[in-house]
Amino acid sequence: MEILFDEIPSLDLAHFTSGTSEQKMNFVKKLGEAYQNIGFVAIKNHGLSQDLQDRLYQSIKDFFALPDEVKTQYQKPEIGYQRGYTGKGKEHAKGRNTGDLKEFYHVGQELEAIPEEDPVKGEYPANLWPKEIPQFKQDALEAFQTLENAGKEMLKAIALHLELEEDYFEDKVAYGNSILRQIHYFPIENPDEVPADAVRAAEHGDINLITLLMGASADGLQVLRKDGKWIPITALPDQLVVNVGDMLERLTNKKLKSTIHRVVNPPRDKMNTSRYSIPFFMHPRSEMDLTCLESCIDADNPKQFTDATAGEFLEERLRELGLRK
Ligand SMILES: O=C(O)CCC(=O)C(=O)O
Ligand SMILES: [Fe+2]
Repeated sequence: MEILFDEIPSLDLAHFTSGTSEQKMNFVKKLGEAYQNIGFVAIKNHGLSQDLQDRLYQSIKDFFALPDEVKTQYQKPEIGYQRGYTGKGKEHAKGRNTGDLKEFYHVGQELEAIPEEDPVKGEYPANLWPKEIPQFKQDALEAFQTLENAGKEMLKAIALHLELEEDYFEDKVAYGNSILRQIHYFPIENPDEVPADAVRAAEHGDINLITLLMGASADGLQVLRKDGKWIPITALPDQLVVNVGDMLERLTNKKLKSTIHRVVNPPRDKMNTSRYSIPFFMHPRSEMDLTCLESCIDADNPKQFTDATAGEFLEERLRELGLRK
């Protein structure tokens, strides 16, 4: 049965991590219901403090306020922009050519934290830290770790919903290729100067397994419901929005939905205002096999995807987004 939610369901992660067995079961059930329908939930008790969020937003406001010639020192096309700064209009959604009205900064695993013998240590590019904003590194790394931990708990609940072992994802996301993306949707003084079809973030599905998104500085995020209606989303200050990405959709042969979403422009007279947001894209290690789970394939739902590893899928998508040549 299909459920058309009017807003995204709200859940308490503490029910899963430290609740009674009934609360835990109920969390898994509600999460599964949400992910099979709208693909998004909002969770509270995720561990990311308001204080840290405030500090993060302050450091990214300070960073994006720097002159372009300073910011571009941290821009690295040769690593597909996977760390550091990505300038205005560089990324476009899959299937489009017009760049999104945003600039952003990527933070990944801190290489020092990865054990010597782990091959991902040689695979991931090193983080870039803006020396102009001393607080940036510490705040970003703390947020990365907190969100990664919350994401691991969510993946345990997802595994249980899929009737897999609770720790199914554990080794697949250990030192995974996740990214904290700190975004600035920049002010536009004269809306006629940007292409008529340019938007803050054109409609897209996320690439990764799951995305964890803290409350943004302004409205604009909308998700496309199955009946074609766009539903606005605002994460309350104490909530994280957590949605299914394309990798999890692939693995589950579309049982779990990577729902299309977008960030719309403000009204014309507010185009000269900024919006900031900070998604955490939880990726597995590149060797994770995304072949559809046998348990998600049957006569009514035949296999819909070709086999690929997470690394292969990511490379293909980065080319489609204009980030990789
Ligand atoms: O800015 C937001 O609220 C969401 C951004 C987003 O969907 C993305 O970067 O994938
Ligand atoms: Fe997204």
